[in-house]
This record gives sequence, structure tokens and C-alpha cells, in this order.
Amino acid sequence: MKKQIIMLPGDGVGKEIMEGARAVLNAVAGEHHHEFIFHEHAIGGSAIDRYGTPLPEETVKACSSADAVLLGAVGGPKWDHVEASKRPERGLLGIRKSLGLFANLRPVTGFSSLVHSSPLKTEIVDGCDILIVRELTGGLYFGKPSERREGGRTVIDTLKYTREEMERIVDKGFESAKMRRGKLTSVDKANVLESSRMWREVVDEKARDHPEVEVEHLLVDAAAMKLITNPRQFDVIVTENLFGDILSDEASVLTGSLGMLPSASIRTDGVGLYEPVHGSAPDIAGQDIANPLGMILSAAMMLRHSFGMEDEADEIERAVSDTLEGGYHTADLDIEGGRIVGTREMVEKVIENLSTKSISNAICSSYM
Ligand SMILES: NC(=O)C1=CN([C@@H]2O[C@H](COP(=O)(O)OP(=O)(O)OC[C@H]3O[C@@H](n4cnc5c(N)ncnc54)[C@H](O)[C@@H]3O)[C@@H](O)[C@H]2O)C=CC1
Ligand SMILES: CC(C)CC(=O)C(=O)O
Ligand SMILES: [Mg+2]
Repeated sequence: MKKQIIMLPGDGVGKEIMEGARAVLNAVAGEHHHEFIFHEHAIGGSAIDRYGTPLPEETVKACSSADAVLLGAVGGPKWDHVEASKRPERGLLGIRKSLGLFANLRPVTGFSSLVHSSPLKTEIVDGCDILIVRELTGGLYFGKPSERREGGRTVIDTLKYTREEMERIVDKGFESAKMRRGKLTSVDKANVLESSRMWREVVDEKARDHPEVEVEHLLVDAAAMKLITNPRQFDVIVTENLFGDILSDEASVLTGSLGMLPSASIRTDGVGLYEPVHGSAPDIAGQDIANPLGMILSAAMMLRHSFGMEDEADEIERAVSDTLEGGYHTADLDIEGGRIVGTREMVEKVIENLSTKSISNAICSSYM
């Protein structure tokens, strides 16, 4: 198959990990006789430097007509002085909104070789397998007004959702739960927020159409606690934008590192954007030490979800698992008796493992 892929490396470690994803995809293309054509475009801080805006029109246009989009990460201290509405992060929010990517799927899958990487007890993290379904284009990050008043002494951020926005993401949550272990945990703050009260109504209404799915409601504060004390109680978590953002970084602790988590930002039909959960990690950027696996696993999600290339996606996920089983890991992880390697060497090891068809742990349950 021939596919046009837009690459948005962005800032900081985004560039390094994107190179890793490109190398892995090229290796897969060679093995399976696909043609992946990559087009690089600007977003975030590097787009501000070059074009004066974090999201050039030309980037949006290219993404809209592509087969899929890969994104590294945006932001960094260099752009901290930029006014809030024009910061690099606005480029990311803008591309998600422009492409209508209302659902962000964040699988949190523990690799057995990484159980010692987590600060949590092995018996807590071993075998954890959660899918966070996060609403991506509504809520606080998109609220208007969002401004300072009264000489800068009062600030306003607005949390707005329509019922339709809630319904479509809750539908996605049920759909995912049915494809997995049949349990849906809806996370909100219905004891305080009106938006959460409507969210709960929507979940309860939809639950009547899906009697085969076990539904539970949790308040976000309790959910944050249970996520790291009893993660195996979770199958699919569906939640709004801000809560999903925070809970997924927290959940990454189960896997050993924030650098491990991939994600798919999708809509019902049309182009999908695939991005690791982490940010631009300015503290480690440019040192060849960033973990490229969240980005590489995001590329695998792209192959499966946007291109229907199940075997190729499985192959990448298996190669990642085999590389870790072989003891190779970046400095953010810990494997007993393992060897720390840099970003580039980690990518090379994954590519080497692509062609060795060993039978290792099944590492990803279905998530879409
Ligand atoms: N999707 C995106 O583009 C996101 C962008 N950001 C932006 O990134 C910048 C930095 O934000 P932070 O709060 O520091 O979050 P961050 O996710 O960039 O980093 C948090 C911590 O995790 C580590 N880390 C992240 N990715 C890693 C990887 N691949 N390998 C090894 N370690 C990794 C970092 O070194 C840091 O210690 C900010 O400008 C923020 O707005 C933050 C989150 C998401
Ligand atoms: C711009 C932020 C909302 C990015 C982020 O932290 C995320 O999507 O996880
Ligand atoms: Mg985040």
C-alpha cells in the first residue's frame, strides 16, 4: 500500500523520537512492500520561530489531505514568554480541533520486563492493561472566555461542553469496553461540576443501550488514587479532556515511564493523528537519551487504526517487547541486568527485532 504520512516533529525530544518512528516505519514498509511517503511540516515553537504562528495554515491543509499524521511534541522554555493564546501548545490544541479529533485513546499496557521500572510494587503493576478514552476537543482547554480582568487581578477559564460532545466520546468508551473486557469506568467530578452532572446523565443513558457493559462512576480524586493502588480494577476509563490529560500521565507510572505511552487522536471517519502522551521534555532534549517507544508505539497505532495494517502493527509491538525482554532500555527505565542505550540505539534494536518473529507476550489488547 502507498500512504502519505505527515510528520509534525515539533520541539524538544519531538524531533529525536520522530526520526526513530520514521526509521521503524521504513523498515516495516521494506519488509511488507508498502510505500510510506513522509512529508514534514511545522508546528509548535519551531513553527513560531519560522512562521510566527504555532499552527501555520499550510500545516493544517497538509494534515487534512494526508492518510495519517504523526506528531512528536510541542513546547519548551524558549517560548515561555509568548502570550498564552499564541504559545506552542496552542498549535497542538489547534490541529486537534481543526481535524475534529475528539477522541484520544491512550492505552496503558504494562510490559512484563518493565515491572521493576515502576516505583509501585510489582504485584500492583504486573499485568495492568487499561485504555483511557479522553475527550480531546472540548472542556477547559478550549473555553471562551479565557482571560485576565481587573488589571490582571482576576482570571477566567471556562469549562464548556455540549451534550453531543459528551455523547460521542461516551459512545467511543462503550465501543472500546465491548471490544475489551467489558468494563467502563466513567470519571467525573459530579459532586461539584454541572458539566460532570450532565456527563453522568449521558453515561447512564448510554448504559441502558449496553447492558453487557459493566459501568461504574468514580469521582476524579478517588480515581487518581485507585489508579495507582488498584490499577487492575480498570479496563476502559472514559473522561473529559483535563481529567484524561492528568490521569494518563499518572497512569504512565504503571508502565515505568511517561516515555512508554502512545496515543491515537481520532474522529469517527477521516484522518487520525498519532502522538506519544509525553511532552517535549526540554530537560533531556538533544542528548540522545529520550525514550522513543511511546512514539514508535504510536506509529503502530497508526498502522492498525488508519491503514488496517494489523500484522505490521503487531510486528512493531512485538519488536518493542522483544527489545525490552532482551534487556535494552533507555535511562528512564530499569531492567534488572539490562543495558542502558541511547535513543538511536534503542531504535536500532527495535528494527533488528522486527525481522525476528519470536513469540513473546501479547502486549496490546484491542483498544479501538
Ligand atoms: N503533547 C505535547 O506536545 C505536550 C507538550 N507538553 C509541553 O512540553 C513541555 C515540557 O513539559 P513537561 O511538563 O516537562 O512534560 P514532559 O512530558 O515533557 O516531561 C515530563 C518528564 O518526563 C520526562 N519525559 C518525557 N518524555 C520522555 C521520554 N520520551 N523519555 C524519557 N523521559 C521523558 C521528562 O524528561 C520530564 O522529566 C511544556 O512546554 C509542555 O507544555 C506537555 C505535555 C504534552
Ligand atoms: C497542550 C496539552 C493539552 C498537551 C497535553 O498535555 C496532552 O495532550 O497530553
Ligand atoms: Mg498531557
